[in-house]
Amino acid sequence: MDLKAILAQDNIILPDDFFYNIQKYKEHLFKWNKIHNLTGAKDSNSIDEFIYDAVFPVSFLPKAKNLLDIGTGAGFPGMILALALPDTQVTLVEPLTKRASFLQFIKADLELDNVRVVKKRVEDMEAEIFDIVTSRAVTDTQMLLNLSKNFRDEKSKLLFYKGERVYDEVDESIKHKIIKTKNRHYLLIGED
Ligand SMILES: C[S@@+](CC[C@H](N)C(=O)[O-])C[C@H]1O[C@@H](n2cnc3c(N)ncnc32)[C@H](O)[C@@H]1O
Repeated sequence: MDLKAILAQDNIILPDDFFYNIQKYKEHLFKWNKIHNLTGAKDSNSIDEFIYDAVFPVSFLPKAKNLLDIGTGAGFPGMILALALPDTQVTLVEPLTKRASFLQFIKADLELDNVRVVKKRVEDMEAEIFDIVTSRAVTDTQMLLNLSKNFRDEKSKLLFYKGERVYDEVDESIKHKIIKTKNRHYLLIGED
């Protein structure tokens, strides 16, 4: 089954232009990835798996005015969430020049008004409060809590893309939920 069919089966509601934009994103990623090492996902199927993984939380995330993705790399999950949530202003913070340039290129080519690329380490970003802070494959939960402290308040939600070891990283002192799919443990931190 293709990505579109799988997402439809999961009742994930996406904007009309999502798959058109995803197709363009994938074409660019293939080209750039041949020259620069942007992501480990090298073929169409692996990229589709990354896209599914990135976008699945649209099924449970609250409506958000803005979102910060820490360490977006080639676009996961922040760029994919930006394509899925056009009414959310998405900030992608990524210090590596090639990766940040790729993200900036995608923003320009797809004319994404809701995307801002910040080529910095998150520690060097000016403080600002976001409704949602996401991160995948950057560092552990404690470090992400530290790195995000200037970018959240008591109403913000944090969404960290984790594996099974998430249970070693959180306990009841942190108000959280874990949403599981076949290959992922989504850690959602924050009050209801
Ligand atoms: C393993 S890659 C994961 C990229 C992407 N999130 C993904 O899942 O494919 C980790 C990324 O985090 C970025 N990174 C590392 N430390 C960071 C920091 N302090 N602030 C922002 N980004 C950081 C790296 O440059 C790298 O692109």
